[in-house]
Amino acid sequence: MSPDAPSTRAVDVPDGAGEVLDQGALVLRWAPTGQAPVLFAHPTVPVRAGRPPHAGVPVCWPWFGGGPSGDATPSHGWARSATWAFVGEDVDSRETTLRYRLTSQDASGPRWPHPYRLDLVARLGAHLEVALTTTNTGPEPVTFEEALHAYLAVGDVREATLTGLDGAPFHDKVTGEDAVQAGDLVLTGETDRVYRSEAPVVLTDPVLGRRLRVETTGAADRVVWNPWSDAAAGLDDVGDQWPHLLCVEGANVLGDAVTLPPGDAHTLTYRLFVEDL
Ligand SMILES: O=P(O)(O)OC[C@H]1O[C@@H](O)[C@H](O)[C@@H](O)[C@@H]1O
Repeated sequence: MSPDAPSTRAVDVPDGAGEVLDQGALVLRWAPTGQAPVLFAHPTVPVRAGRPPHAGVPVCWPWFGGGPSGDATPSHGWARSATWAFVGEDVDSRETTLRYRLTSQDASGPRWPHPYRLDLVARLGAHLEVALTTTNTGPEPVTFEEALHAYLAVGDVREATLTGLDGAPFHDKVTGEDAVQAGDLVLTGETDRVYRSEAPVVLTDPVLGRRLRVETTGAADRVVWNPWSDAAAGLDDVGDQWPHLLCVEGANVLGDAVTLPPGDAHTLTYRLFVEDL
């Protein structure tokens, strides 16, 4: 392993296989047995130590993008680049469960100087489940944004259809406007939208001949993102691979940021299912 490569844990059970990195508690790869990879990762550019990845299921926390003020750095917070403590694993015949923890003793910043504990539980088998629990371990209420920023692998994003957002209000980060989704969503250019919806979303992928179904609990928003060709050129771990990803994220952002009283906890859970067409 190169010194720049984050440490990794492999999962291989009869129903599925995958790989999780200690850096970011990043579920980098997962697929049910017999399926092509379900999560996008660049075929030749690896995840590098300390660099925010455009692959797998990064954790955005405690802010999203540049945060409420728009100028917070690093983009999407520090949780996706920090090295989490590996707490343990449970293996049974159907799935493997990996547990990670990150606390304010491990990673913090002046922009959000609050005591906290993050617990991430990843279950990999025939389905994928990622659960992120934030606990306020400090004496004051805290407010944070979060997202499980899943990079779904698609045959060609231009051929894919997203169902389940019809009627949902959204903020379009490309145009800066607010609108309401009418019907299914087929992307035709750079897309960066925050939908206020908790409904399941189904991605139909005729090129790979499958449907990916996204369900969440504890998430008020879905973020849908693809940079398209121009913006992808500036991301070296996306580049010309942009047609092969579609981010469908479970999130609590903007007006849906979470406020936790002292001692309270909140869990955001993201579940992914694969069905043949
Ligand atoms: O390049 P980053 O920091 O990983 O962000 C990627 C994208 O992540 C999406 O979730 C945001 O809505 C986009 O605005 C952003 O460009």
